[in-house]
Amino acid sequence: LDRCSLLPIDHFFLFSKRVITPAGIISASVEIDNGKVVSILERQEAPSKEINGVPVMDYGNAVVMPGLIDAHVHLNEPGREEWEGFVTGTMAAAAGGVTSLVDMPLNSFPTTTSSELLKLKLASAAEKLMVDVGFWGGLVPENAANLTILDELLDTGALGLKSFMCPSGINDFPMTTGQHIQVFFQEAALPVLAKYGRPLLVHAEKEQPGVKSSQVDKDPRLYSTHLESRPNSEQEAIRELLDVAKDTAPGGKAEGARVHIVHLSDADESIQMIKKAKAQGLNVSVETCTHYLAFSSDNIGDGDTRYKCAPPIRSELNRKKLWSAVNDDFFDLLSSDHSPSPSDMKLPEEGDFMRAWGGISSLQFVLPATWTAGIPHGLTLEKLSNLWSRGPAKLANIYSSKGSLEPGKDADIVVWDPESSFVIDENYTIFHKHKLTPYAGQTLYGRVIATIVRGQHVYQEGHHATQPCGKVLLAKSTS
Ligand SMILES: NC(=O)NC(NC(N)=O)C(=O)[O-]
Ligand SMILES: [Zn+2]
Ligand SMILES: [Zn+2]
Repeated sequence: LDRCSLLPIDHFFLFSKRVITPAGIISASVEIDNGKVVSILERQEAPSKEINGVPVMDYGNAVVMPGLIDAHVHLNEPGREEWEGFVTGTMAAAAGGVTSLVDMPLNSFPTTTSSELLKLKLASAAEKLMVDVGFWGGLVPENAANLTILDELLDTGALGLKSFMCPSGINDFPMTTGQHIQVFFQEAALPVLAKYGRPLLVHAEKEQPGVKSSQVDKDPRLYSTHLESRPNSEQEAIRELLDVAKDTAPGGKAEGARVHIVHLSDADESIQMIKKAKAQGLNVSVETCTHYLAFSSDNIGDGDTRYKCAPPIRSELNRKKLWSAVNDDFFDLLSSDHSPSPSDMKLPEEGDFMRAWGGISSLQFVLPATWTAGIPHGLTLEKLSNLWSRGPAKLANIYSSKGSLEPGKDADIVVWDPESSFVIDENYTIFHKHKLTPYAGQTLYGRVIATIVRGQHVYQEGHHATQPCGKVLLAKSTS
């Protein structure tokens, strides 16, 4: 078991002058034993090399923070492991300070839409994971009205269900249409989720009739052609979804279920509607992604399809409004929506936005990219940590064991230096299966020094542990 960690000891202390705890940032030593945080003791200076024979790792002024939890990644295995895969995906996560992932039910083949198919995922993930990985189940027309299938899928350990209100880009994961949403969400999915206390995640975008076809005469190499093909794609979908989410309010028939809007890009009407729903007591939550906070349409060059995703990256003004919303504590969490594909599917030669794969590759960079984009907007380390650890842990219902540094919880930790910068150039190792990413060439602040998963140093200074000892995270059955 020694090969699970680059520091193969069970019991040790970490010291740092900046330990991020729920009670604030303190200078402290964190005692870790048998995979768990045992104690956090405030102290101004590092203790000696050992305390009662237990070694002390002195990380000085580096930040010691809960590991990031990325609740929105497409690892694409089994079936499309040539797009990413458990090995490369979790190695990239470890290198980026991400200690847990939750895998989306699509882009793998088959998709994760039944108990049997979840078991297939679990089998395929075995012995490949460098960090811990949970799984969302898929909610598609085929199972949307089938209480038995949904119940079994959740009972097997899916952390929640995910559906699309527009085409997903993958034929084997069809969208749920108006009828499914109004009838089946209300009659089947939300009540079942309520029973388990788990969330429904929704890609809330609707294609507007006629808009896309009006783009056919425009130059597909211009980013504006893609952007203008989905102008108000989020508002309509969110309005429809929030109507159904009324049942999650106290006393409603889906009380206990949560409706979670993934990857919000629109900072205008969508934010107003979600704020109102939250104020009315609906159990709704929302995430945005690093790329919406880091990039804007103003800076996307012609033919640069690395930036193509849905919903689209919008204007610079919109980006600024997203940061205001972050500062107002509007967002419950951040995610990567890491959705890579083989590089040729991004059509780098043609630069055709309308035909290129929609999805951005980013998992390894979300910590430094969020931090770098956030510095001019006053982002604090505590807020960063809440958005990347506490928020996603609560969504996935794993907050009792992960998502904050507290005695009794898993020792899932990232040690990083927010003041030190690096360039993503040819000397920098990207662990994603495919190296095409819009972060290439950027200078980012926030170098990851070490990543610890359940007390095991799985990554340190460019090196990974030699054995993948990550675990699958299954929701506990209600029975
Ligand atoms: N099939 C996908 O991976 N789609 C993803 N693609 C994006 N975001 O462009 C997503 O999350 O919708
Ligand atoms: Zn999506
Ligand atoms: Zn996604």
